[in-house]
Amino acid sequence: MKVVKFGGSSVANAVQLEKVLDIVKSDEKRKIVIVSAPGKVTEADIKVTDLLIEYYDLYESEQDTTEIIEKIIQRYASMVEELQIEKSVLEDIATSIKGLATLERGDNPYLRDTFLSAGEDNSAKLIAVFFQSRGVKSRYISPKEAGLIVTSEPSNARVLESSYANLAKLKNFEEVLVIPGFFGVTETGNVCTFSRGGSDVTGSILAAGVEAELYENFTDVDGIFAAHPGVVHEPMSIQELTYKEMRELAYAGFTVIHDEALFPVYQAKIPVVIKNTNNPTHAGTKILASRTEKELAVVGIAGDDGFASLNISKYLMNRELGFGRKVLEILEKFDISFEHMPSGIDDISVIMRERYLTEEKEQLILEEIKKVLAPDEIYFEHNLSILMIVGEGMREKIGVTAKGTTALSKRGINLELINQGSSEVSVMFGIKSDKEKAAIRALYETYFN
Ligand SMILES: Nc1ncnc2c1ncn2[C@@H]1O[C@H](COP(=O)(O)OP(=O)(O)O)[C@@H](O)[C@H]1O
Ligand SMILES: N[C@@H](CC(=O)OP(=O)(O)O)C(=O)O
Repeated sequence: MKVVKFGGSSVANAVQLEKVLDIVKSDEKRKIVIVSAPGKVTEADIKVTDLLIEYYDLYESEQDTTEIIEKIIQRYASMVEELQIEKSVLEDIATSIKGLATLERGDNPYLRDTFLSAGEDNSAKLIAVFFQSRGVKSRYISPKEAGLIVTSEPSNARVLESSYANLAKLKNFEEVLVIPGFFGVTETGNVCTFSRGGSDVTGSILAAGVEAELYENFTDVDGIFAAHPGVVHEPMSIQELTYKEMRELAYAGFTVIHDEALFPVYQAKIPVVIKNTNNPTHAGTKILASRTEKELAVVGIAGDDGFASLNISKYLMNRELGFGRKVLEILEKFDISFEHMPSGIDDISVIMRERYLTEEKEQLILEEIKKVLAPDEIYFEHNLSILMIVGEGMREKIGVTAKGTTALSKRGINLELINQGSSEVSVMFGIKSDKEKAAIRALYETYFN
């Protein structure tokens, strides 16, 4: 059995849905189909999830929602019309979208997630009916019916272990099951979504739950490229990656797959393939426990912005027991999780996502650290990007980092930070964000040309 996930670009309109149907029909092992909300095919398109966010914001602030409701329903209506499937499904969809504006506003932490989940939920309903109309025995199953139970963390849910026994039962269905991605239900029955891009996570959970032989993730590119195709012109595509390599690349900007999506399949040792809905005969990129091509030192270069660094120096810091712990405890008190922590003998830097910070929080953090640890110098640095040079092969190769630093220095790009984890799967460079694209191009040229 194979679990197949189709992203927003694959279910964005009727033309794309015909391709989805052909892909599902061409392999009878494709029994579980996870779908996203209609997304973008052209730059001008707006993702239904983004429309639903607008809808929620208007509803929350008690503004007129008539126009946005129409816009959302129209996305589904044009598909129903062009595919010529029964109109009753559109009535269901319209009722569901309009019904959101009757939910109680008050103190409901799950209201936004309930709005957002409607994108994938209605997509799955429509696609199940479409498949049936074309002779594929299929059935819509909601995450609630499937037993996909998640933690009570709005917009950031995680799967609960208890889900897997429920999901295993889906193996017994004869039909092709069409399941909405992106959300689950909490133990108390509330809708709770994963973070953005989370339909990839649903696919992975389902693949682990039914012990699939393969998790196929269909998107709009021929697999994963060695660098972001929007930054490097026609980057080479990667045939194989390990779970660890993919996780590092996804974390640092390869948005083609959600960075938390690989955990369930990694644990269950299920191979993944990233394929193109618009070019399904292309082999795509395989993600496995180990690569057959062992020689390649570096497989990809990713970059992501939106980082800040808290830099602290104190003479003889290395002799002060518990210094690092106390810094992290203070950050924890302010609800900040850290991403990296490069250090020297008398200084440490803590890298975090900018989104956790506000000016006020920064001031309070600085004051508290000054009071508790009396550093010689302490300041926040903003507008940082993290670059990751990733490859399991770098463990055995000498000079990989040196090549990268030379390439950056030749272009006058200053390294703010450098870090390598003990597993040696990646090297991280911190640079100013305005140099990110130039740096990725320089590194790509060095390692791949
Ligand atoms: N290294 C990379 N290789 C391939 N695609 C990448 C890479 N980095 C970023 N992307 C982007 O990821 C996009 C596909 O992911 P996403 O937009 O989530 O698709 P979907 O609509 O299928 O969920 C591609 O169109 C591409 O722009
Ligand atoms: N629709 C959700 C979840 C998702 O995974 O979408 P996509 O497959 O289009 O990345 C989002 O936009 O975040």
